[in-house]
Amino acid sequence: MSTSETGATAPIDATVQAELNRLRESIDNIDAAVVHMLAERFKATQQVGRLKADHQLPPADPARETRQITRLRQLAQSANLDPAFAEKLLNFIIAEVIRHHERIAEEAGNGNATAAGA
Ligand SMILES: C=C(O[C@@H]1C=C(C(=O)O)C=C[C@H]1O)C(=O)O
Repeated sequence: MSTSETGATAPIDATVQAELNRLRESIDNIDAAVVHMLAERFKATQQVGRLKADHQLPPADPARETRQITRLRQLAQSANLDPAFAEKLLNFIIAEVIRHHERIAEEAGNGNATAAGA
């Protein structure tokens, strides 16, 4: 029976293991940086949300989002990152930000604020 059938792992050559560890350390550092950068981004967007709620501005700004996506796709392309992936990631983050802004608006009593500002 093969290891894939038993679920057991084959022993890894020491050199391969060392290379795997080295690469994983780098991945762990990058993941930590991503978390810290996202935390900073959300701190800034929370402040934007409060500013918008204070001035009765809509939670979402589709024109701004279009400009960001165009810019991020160009950056991705020049960094050899799939632009479609970069766009999906940004859209995912922005959707969460808009949810936060809607909640901030509700809490500020601007109850019916929607993503479109209607
Ligand atoms: C942060 C803002 O609010 C929303 C969230 C955005 C973002 O996360 O980058 C961009 C546009 C808005 O839909 C903003 O208007 O700048």
